[in-house]
Amino acid sequence: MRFDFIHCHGSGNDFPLIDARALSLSNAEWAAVARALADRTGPVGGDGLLLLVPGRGETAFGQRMFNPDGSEAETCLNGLRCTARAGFEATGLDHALVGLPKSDALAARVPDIAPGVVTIETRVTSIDDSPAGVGLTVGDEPFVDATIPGLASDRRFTALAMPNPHLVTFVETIDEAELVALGDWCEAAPALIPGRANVSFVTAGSAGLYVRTYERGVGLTDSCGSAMAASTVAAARTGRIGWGEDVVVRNRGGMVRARTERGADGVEAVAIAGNATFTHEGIAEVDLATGTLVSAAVTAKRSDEIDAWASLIAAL
Ligand SMILES: N[C@@H](CCC[C@H](N)C(=O)O)C(=O)O
Repeated sequence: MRFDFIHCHGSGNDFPLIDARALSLSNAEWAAVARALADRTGPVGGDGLLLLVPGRGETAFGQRMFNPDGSEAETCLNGLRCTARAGFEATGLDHALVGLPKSDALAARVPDIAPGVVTIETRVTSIDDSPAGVGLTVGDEPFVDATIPGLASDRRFTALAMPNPHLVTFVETIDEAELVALGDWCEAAPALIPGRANVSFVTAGSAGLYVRTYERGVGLTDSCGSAMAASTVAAARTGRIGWGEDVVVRNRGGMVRARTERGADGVEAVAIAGNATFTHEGIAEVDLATGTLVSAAVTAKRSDEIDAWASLIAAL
């Protein structure tokens, strides 16, 4: 089967994005397409596969996201900026409620964070801090800056579902080997967290937050939007930043602007504004029976967007 795709990234977290609104493949087939396209050793590559899908209920359109290992995630917030942009271009909207597998999120086109860098803000409220909601099989009370019994780390974590599962710890300096070891441990789907988790090591300072994430189903990535959202909420919950404060969140791939909210009713929200950069368009053929990538070619390059993003990175 042939697929037109847009290759895009949010803060360097990159994906092939397919407009799947008129396509009906099974979950197993989409998982195979994700493994074939988001293969770093192959000609397309990416941190996962994004699908623009039809909306349901009040949502204008939806997003599905498959990790490179073929697992489907509950959300992907760097991806959502790109999918929302594609949805806006397809529908003529500039803001919308976007459907995700287990939740929805608001997305809106906002002023560019830098000249020529198309910028989208997403806002999510579906934040679950219950251990069960995060997929932990230990504890009844939320883990907020607390050790998690049975975890292969003595550090203090905040556990949040966005609604994909995140374990966030604040550190003085990021030890990548330690992060990878813990990420690998979670990837083995231990009894403590059988659904696995995204693990982030975060530094907090006067310049904002810096987040490094080992993503479930991927490994270390240049950035993870839901991890930046979870880290910002964790920073507010632990008093490292104020609720409602504008915070710059940096990562290896770039940066976003983040803001938490906590209403009088206790409902928490986090908004992330960042780039939705389309780098090139392409066409790929996947043999759905074998899950093999038959061919792939770039059909158009978005040099202006690539250059605009490069200028922002150079100025960071
Ligand atoms: N990079 C994404 C998250 C992608 C899904 C994640 N690997 C998971 O399995 O939960 C983001 O920007 O949020």
